[in-house]
Amino acid sequence: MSGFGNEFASEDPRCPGSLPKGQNNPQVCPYGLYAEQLSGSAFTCPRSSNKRSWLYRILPSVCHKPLISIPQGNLSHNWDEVSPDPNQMRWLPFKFSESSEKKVDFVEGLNTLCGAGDGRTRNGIAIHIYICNTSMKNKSFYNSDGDFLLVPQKGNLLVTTEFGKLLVEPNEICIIQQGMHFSVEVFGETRGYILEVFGAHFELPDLGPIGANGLANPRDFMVPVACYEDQQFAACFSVISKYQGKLFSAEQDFSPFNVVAWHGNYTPYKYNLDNFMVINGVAFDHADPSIFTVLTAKSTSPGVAIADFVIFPPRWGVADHTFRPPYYHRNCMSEFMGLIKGHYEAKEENFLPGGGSLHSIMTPHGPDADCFKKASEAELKPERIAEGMMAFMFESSFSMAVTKWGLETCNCLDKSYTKCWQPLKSCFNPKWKYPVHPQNTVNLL
Ligand SMILES: O=C(O)Cc1cc(O)ccc1O
Ligand SMILES: [Fe+2]
Repeated sequence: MSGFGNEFASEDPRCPGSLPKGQNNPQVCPYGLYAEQLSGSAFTCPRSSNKRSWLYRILPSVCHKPLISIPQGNLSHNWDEVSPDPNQMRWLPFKFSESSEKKVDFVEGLNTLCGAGDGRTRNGIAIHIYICNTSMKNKSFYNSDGDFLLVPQKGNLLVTTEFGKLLVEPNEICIIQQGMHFSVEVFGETRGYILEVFGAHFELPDLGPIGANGLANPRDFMVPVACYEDQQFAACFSVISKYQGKLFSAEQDFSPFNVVAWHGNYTPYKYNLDNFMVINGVAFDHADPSIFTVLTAKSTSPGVAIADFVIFPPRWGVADHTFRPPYYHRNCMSEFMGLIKGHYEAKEENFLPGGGSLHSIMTPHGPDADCFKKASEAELKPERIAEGMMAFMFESSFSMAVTKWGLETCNCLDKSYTKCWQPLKSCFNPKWKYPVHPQNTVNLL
């Protein structure tokens, strides 16, 4: 089904009439199902932000054995593992496991790179890298701490959820919100990025003067349809919860994907980044990257995001008398960037698909020396920017800490990163003669 945040309704076609009509809690549900509400907002939230879905299932989720603490690998919400480091950071592509013999599934393959805040106080963010090569078997996962925005970079994900199935390919994103059970099937070496937010859900940004259409259009968001499995497993089914940054597992003797029908506005969804309607300058100057915001998780401070998901899609560059690549800057927000495919305009070298960079709060950054020279001398004709490329940014108002995994264990921090700015030399010439550009001459004289 399509649409962002709609009131959806879905019945598995094998059970027509399974969705109760006219009420949520009939004395007896059709087909002998159990009614269960999943709340994604406080009961009392204003209508515009109120989120819940009603699930009609073979057994209610509560029929599980106790949740028991399990090892959590490289997943961490401890932001004090290593001392703060404000330097510009770049990671070469995060490595796949050296032996393909070693089977790692999506949950075992979660590695926390950086973050801030926490799930307990319901305010914060974490960035994880998932690296896996095998499917979750008789295993589901739900995040009690926050919402996951998955950005696959390599390998398709077949995501089974309580609401139905989503096939998510690189260049698509998938949002699994707090509390939703899911299981990930993979088809070989698989890698991607996760933006986790605690305490807010992703929304489409307001469009202001852009008008009613543009950027990510609501109709392009896809929601699964009900699809139940009624398996009784000889072996147990493990239901894993991430709770306060730790993993817990509970055994149960039925599949959690036992929802025959559901309705509501709190669902998982996916979006293909090629559908993004790009808006950009058509006269002069470089617009801020907020014009490329796909989704935002708002903080309570107006205009300030816990985290924005921003992309740098293929587009035309036409700006006159303009330095077209990203400008040099220092930002009161943290910028984590990743690359799905192609190469990014401001960085010729070593910012590669499957790698990343972090420019922390107030840490200066911008085009490398090569890019600066080329763009300063370029003939400014209309040109395609980022053809075949898809880069993205998780931009957050939180000051993030990098984990021990990010700094050491992952073993792909590029120690030479800051060298890319070293060749920049002063071009200052106090005897400069006009004209620079006709427009500047007029302004300056
Ligand atoms: O740092 C970056 O590469 C991201 C970025 C891109 C851009 O076009 C303007 C500002 C900005 O932070
Ligand atoms: Fe930046």
